[in-house]
Amino acid sequence: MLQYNMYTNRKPGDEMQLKDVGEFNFIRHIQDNTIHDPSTVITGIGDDCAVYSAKEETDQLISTDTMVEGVHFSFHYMKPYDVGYRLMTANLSDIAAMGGTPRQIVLSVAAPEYVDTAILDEVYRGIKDQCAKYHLNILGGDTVRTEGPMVWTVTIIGDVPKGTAIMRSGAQVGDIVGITNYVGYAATGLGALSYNLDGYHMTKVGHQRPDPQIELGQQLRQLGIHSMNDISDGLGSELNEIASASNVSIVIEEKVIPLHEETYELAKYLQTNPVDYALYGGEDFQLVFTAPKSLLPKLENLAGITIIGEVVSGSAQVQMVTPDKTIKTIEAKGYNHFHES
Ligand SMILES: Nc1ncnc2c1ncn2[C@@H]1O[C@H](COP(=O)(O)OP(=O)(O)OP(=O)(O)O)[C@@H](O)[C@H]1O
Ligand SMILES: Cc1ncc(C[n+]2csc(CCOP(=O)(O)O)c2C)c(N)n1
Ligand SMILES: [Mg+2]
Ligand SMILES: [Mg+2]
Ligand SMILES: [Mg+2]
Repeated sequence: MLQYNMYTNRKPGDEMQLKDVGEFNFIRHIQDNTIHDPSTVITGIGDDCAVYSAKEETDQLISTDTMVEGVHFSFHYMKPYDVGYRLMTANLSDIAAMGGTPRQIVLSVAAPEYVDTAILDEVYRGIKDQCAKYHLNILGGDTVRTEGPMVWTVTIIGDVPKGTAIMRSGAQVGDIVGITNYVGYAATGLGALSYNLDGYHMTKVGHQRPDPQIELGQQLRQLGIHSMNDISDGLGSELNEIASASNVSIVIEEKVIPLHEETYELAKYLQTNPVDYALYGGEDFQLVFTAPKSLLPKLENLAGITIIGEVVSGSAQVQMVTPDKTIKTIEAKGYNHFHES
């Protein structure tokens, strides 16, 4: 293992390793000194996309997400086509979370030199099919050699009508909290694939080929919702992000969280708690949002929306009422690439 401390003035034993600092603390730490021309920036680091003004009638959205072989995907569970498809979904999902329309991407690949280019072609086919579906242009990228596993990075650009991007910070006391479709779905599929279980057809596809909620994101923005986040790290983590960005607390009800029947089946088989797949599983690429109560009738008319709770005043706590009426605090412990100690 390379001794990285030879490049710093820290003594051996004094290192603050990434695994001890954690992904989210690290991001907070590098946030200083990042904006050198504030005149165009509406939101920098801290939301699903950054928002900046470029044109009269729209605000631009920009976001990037990386997928690493062995961390975000395994060729044991996913075909190369699926890797490209899901890479695009992860990126499109952050545009959906702002209520935006995707427009352009650039994409980079780091691959070992012995990789069969037929595999790369298949990943590209998955990327291109998703881009065709959403009328997205592929404008460029980068290709490099790596001595490690394959790494794919997409940077996506989109837009929203001026001043309408839905931020994590807009939740208001009295709002209702809603989510789209099922949660815990992709984690169920990944569990079934990794235990090599038969069946679980729906959720296996949910892991391999999830779809972004672009249309629902736009419809929710047009209805006038207050805040939104996409579910990449798990509902627990995303609700905590909304609560802390908005400086409010959130209470959800466990029994109304929409779980697929395959999630109950897997939880029974593995003797785990089904709701944990929703709270801590991640990669569902569904949307969680808060909206004024007055929107309830309109939200009920949209397919695939479930109201799971409400926004209350408090110091950025997320709590869940269990079926026996116990109140549990939901920690911000969704998927974290480097676990905080
Ligand atoms: N290395 C980095 N340098 C600068 N900004 C970063 C870095 N990593 C993340 N960010 C920013 O921090 C914020 C949170 O990033 P995060 O990756 O959690 O968002 P996300 O894409 O919504 O989540 P996920 O990666 O789970 O899909 C975003 O605004 C992102 O642009
Ligand atoms: C082989 C394999 N092992 C584990 C997982 C689970 N996983 C990886 S990253 C992530 C959260 C989102 O990451 P990010 O924050 O980088 O978007 C999750 C739930 C997987 N998909 N494939
Ligand atoms: Mg996001
Ligand atoms: Mg990200
Ligand atoms: Mg993301």
